[in-house]
Amino acid sequence: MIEPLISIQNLHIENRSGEKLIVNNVNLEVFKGEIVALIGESGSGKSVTSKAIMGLIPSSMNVQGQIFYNQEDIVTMFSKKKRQLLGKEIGMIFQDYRGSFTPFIKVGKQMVETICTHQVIRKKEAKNISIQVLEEMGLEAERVYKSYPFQLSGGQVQRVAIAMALALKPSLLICDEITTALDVMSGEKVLNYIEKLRKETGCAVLMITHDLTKAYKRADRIYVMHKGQIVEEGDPEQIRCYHKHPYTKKLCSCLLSLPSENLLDKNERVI
Ligand SMILES: Nc1ncnc2c1ncn2[C@@H]1O[C@H](COP(=O)(O)OP(=O)(O)OP(=O)(O)O)[C@@H](O)[C@H]1O
Repeated sequence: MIEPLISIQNLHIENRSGEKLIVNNVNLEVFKGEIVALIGESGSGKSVTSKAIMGLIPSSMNVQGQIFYNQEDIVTMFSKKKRQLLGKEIGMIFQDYRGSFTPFIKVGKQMVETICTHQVIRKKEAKNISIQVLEEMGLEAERVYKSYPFQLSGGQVQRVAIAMALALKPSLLICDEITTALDVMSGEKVLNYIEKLRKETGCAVLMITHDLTKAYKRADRIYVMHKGQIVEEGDPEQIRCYHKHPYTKKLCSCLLSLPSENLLDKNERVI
């Protein structure tokens, strides 16, 4: 039997005071090489679920349940081992991308330091990797490398954050609404590159989004989250054509109201 790369089991997150249940009995699996979309409306608990994988739940919240990475429970893992795992093997690109950078250190220096922290590699080689991934993101690599974050636009900083996570070639990449700050073309370019990386390295992707069209086009499987719970799971066709939950029905009615050429069939999925 193939084991999942990441397996969230009975995840339950509430405020320490117990007055607000944020995530309720969530079960979610991602297998090696898969793109899995976690979709749901704003405030449904998608980011909190992904932050639980990264151990980033604020101390004001109580976490119960298990999160297995390669069959090892991350929740109870010692912090030294967890630090080695997170960032390198499990990378996350945050919705709030500006927090990924120190404002007064040049982008290139931050990228090189991040790469050298996680890999035994010379600075010169880390610089070459940084320039290469910045180019892949469609950025003017040399200029961006020498810039401070505040000298770049929001969309450029977002693409640098994506480049930095991808430079480490993680086994699992968590993308939290990563294209929201980007124009359509740049967003497509970034998602195409992530798909290319997935094909080349076999990395798995957990894509958090409220855009069902994107999930439908890109994902192998989709989980639908509603009010802190997973209410539906399946491949894109199952979600679109054979859904059961009223919230999924509402979501799909938006998808179905799009012009038919926007509903890409499997053969037209972007390579
Ligand atoms: N640091 C925090 N402290 C207290 N409550 C929080 C915190 N972060 C999130 N929450 C609460 O947890 C719930 C789920 O938030 P979460 O960010 O996971 O939603 P989401 O589905 O990712 O929404 P969006 O699509 O808008 O990002 C919300 O009610 C939110 O107010």
